[in-house]
Amino acid sequence: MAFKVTDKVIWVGKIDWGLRRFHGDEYSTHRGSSYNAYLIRDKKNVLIDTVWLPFAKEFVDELRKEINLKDIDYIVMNHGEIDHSGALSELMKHIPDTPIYCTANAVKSLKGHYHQDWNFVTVKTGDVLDIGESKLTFIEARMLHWPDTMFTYMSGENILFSNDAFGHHLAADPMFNDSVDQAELYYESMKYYANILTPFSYLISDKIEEVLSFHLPLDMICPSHGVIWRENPEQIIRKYLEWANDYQENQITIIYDTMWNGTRRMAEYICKGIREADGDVTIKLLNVADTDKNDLIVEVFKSKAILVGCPTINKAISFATMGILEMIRGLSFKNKKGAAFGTYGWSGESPKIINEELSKAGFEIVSQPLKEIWHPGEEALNRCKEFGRKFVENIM
Ligand SMILES: Cc1cc2nc3c(=O)[nH]c(=O)nc-3n(C[C@H](O)[C@H](O)[C@H](O)COP(=O)(O)O)c2cc1C
Repeated sequence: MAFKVTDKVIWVGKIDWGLRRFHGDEYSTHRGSSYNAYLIRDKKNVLIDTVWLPFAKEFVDELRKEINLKDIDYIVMNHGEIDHSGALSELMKHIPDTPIYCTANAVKSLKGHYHQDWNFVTVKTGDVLDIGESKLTFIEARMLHWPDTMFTYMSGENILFSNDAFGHHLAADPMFNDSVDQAELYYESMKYYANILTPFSYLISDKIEEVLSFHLPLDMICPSHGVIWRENPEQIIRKYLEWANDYQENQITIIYDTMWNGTRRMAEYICKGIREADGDVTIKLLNVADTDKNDLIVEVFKSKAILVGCPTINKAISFATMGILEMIRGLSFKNKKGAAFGTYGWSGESPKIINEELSKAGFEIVSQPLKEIWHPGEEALNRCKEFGRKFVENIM
């Protein structure tokens, strides 16, 4: 499948409708994804990126229907990750001398994966490739999200090929932002940002300001996953600026695990206390073992504060609780507050461990941990309510 993006640009990627897990099991893709590659036909013909390795042969076969491979003058690799470079080895068997334009770091990542000495042409920010009526300008985007990443801007058509930035895991047909469900698109874009780009938020505002400082007219953003932003492409740039700036909504998320429902009861009464103290705040109460971890990360991303609860298990905390705390730590959220709670039988280490993990993740701990023995009775539940009320005061 291929489709026309503009008179000069053809989408030649792969829609992966069936994908449900990405990066191993690190990222859930409830709505599938796409690997977007683009063929530019000007005086020179340019291929921007390829697709994921399992689709390499299919990609080359389909590309052949659009162009004699020997007529591809240049390949641009915006990023060396396997979902975009996976078909390169298959393609280069047919056109081994074709120059590959990429950053110096992408030479390292491409050699690191494929161990081939292809005809690399390294580019830096501001370098220009003349392809006829249009020009391609390269903009390095280090750590968005690998050291090798860059954007490619095409003049004339006014398209920013942004690779993973502004992308989302969403299979769609047609693949344009104005033809998909807007709530799904917003959610998947935020999920991508929260789960992949949050650690690099400190770079994103500056990079966007740098791109805007070139004063390039922008008609479309063509990312490497999901739909093309052709209607009001600035909307996703504005969202990125918001998300990069320690984003939070008026939300508190309570994440808990339980074996016999004691910690769930604590969580529910903490929730009541929060509601009594604040009538407006959005509260989400989520069982960590039953909730998709990447969806949970979206809720943490939106929250100004979180509470994490878990019973003590073998002087420690549950696998699911430790897992989400480790993910939260890796994502380096900023300007968020937290506290811990949980039930126990005899030694009761869990809330202390949770607090330590939240501190390591950069959360400000605003309450002493709350622990209750065995299944909480009325008095214990009242303490939980009070804990919720106080938590609201403490995060003010
Ligand atoms: C396998 C297992 C291991 C446990 N290990 C500990 C422990 O090391 N220290 C402790 O204080 N309680 C321990 N407990 C007791 C639980 O913390 C207690 O039953 C708690 O009330 C369970 O909370 P829940 O109802 O939220 O599942 C353990 C319970 C189980 C089932």
